[in-house]
Amino acid sequence: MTTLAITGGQVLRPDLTVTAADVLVDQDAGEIREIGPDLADDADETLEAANSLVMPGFVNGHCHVAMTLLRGYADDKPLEAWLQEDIWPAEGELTADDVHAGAQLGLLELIKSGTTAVADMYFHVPEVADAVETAGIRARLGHGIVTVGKDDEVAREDANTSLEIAREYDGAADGRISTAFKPHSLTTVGSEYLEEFVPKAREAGVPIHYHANETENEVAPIVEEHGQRPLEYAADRGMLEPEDFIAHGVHVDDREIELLAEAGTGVIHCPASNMKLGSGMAPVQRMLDAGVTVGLGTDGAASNNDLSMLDEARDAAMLGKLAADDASAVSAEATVDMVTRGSADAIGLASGRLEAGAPADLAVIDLEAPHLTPRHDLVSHLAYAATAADVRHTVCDGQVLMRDREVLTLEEAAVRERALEAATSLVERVDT
Ligand SMILES: CSC[C@H]1O[C@@H](n2cnc3c(O)ncnc32)[C@H](O)[C@@H]1O
Ligand SMILES: [Zn+2]
Repeated sequence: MTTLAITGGQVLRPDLTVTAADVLVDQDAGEIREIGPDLADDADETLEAANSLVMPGFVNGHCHVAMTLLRGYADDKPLEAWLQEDIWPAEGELTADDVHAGAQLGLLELIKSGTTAVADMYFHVPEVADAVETAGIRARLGHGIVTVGKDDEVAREDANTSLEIAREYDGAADGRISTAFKPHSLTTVGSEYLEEFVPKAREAGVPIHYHANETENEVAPIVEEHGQRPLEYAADRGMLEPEDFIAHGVHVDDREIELLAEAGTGVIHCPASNMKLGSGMAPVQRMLDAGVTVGLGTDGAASNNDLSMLDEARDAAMLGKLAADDASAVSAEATVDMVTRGSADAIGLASGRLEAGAPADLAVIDLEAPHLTPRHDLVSHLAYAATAADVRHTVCDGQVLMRDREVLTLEEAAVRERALEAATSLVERVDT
């Protein structure tokens, strides 16, 4: 057995208590073997964690990693105008190579901010998968389907691509890659395609992931056309199962919250994207109270505009209080739980907790910073004060991806340079 010991740190346990301990990792199995005192002897590799918090790696439950190429490209517009006027025209020019370059940049940013798993919806998924394999992160990938405005043959081809990709890549990268069938949303994919392809996704044994109830403008057409709230409509089409997860869930009513809780379908809350696009405030505390599994996601870098899950955690806690008009809502504990275990459970991964037998996916946070002093409560620091730059080491599947802020799996300067060139050339093509 090849082992990695993370030594001398404070360890965040699944019950959110913190104890001084070492963490011993079985690198061949990619699992945590033991947490306790004095485990460093004879380890093959060591990560130093004095004055640091050892915690589960962050799980980004909803992202479009390659959209880093469009960071800062179009700001200050609501969702529909942003997509239709700026983002979709630019994405129409994206090549497979661009998506690879953008995905590498996004994955670099995720690793540098302590994220060890991501659920991603985009196109050119083989390129995203290749970038994920090299970066060493864990990912649930899928091809996003849009059928509106397409003729039937093209729409069916898009849905088939999503199904084929989900089948082909499930279990890739030694099991680090899993997949899902990913209709973009309930308004951008016609009901006839959902009715035909959702049962096929079930047969393939993959979950279903889609944007839902993000804006008021998305709710109204479904109510008008089908006489149902969006999540009732989704449930009737077999899209609300325990393995499924929706992104956003901002405009959900009591009945829809009940449906989510009964079904066990996860919700990935994306507070920064919701604030920036002016989409609204998700009723996070009400969903938690009802027993819904809630995780956090950044959405893409074009609507956030970064991929830091520590930023997302702080945004979730702050916005959750505003939405509930209650300072005790979305507490530090609830927030840290959402950004680790909640996201992992929602997207169907076993990570998100540090305990023997769990995947060795973890982040080590350097506590020696003015903004993390004093140390009354480290859970509070994670929710309200820590930043991406405080992440010292990142480990996924037992492998060290970042050591003392140096990413070992990607050449940082080369990845940035290539993404810069791809983004510059993309914008030139869109403008001509
Ligand atoms: C078809 S691949 C995914 C598709 O989703 C777009 N997108 C990015 N952010 C959002 C969002 O907040 N709501 C809906 N759609 C979004 C992305 O640009 C791709 O086109
Ligand atoms: Zn999205």
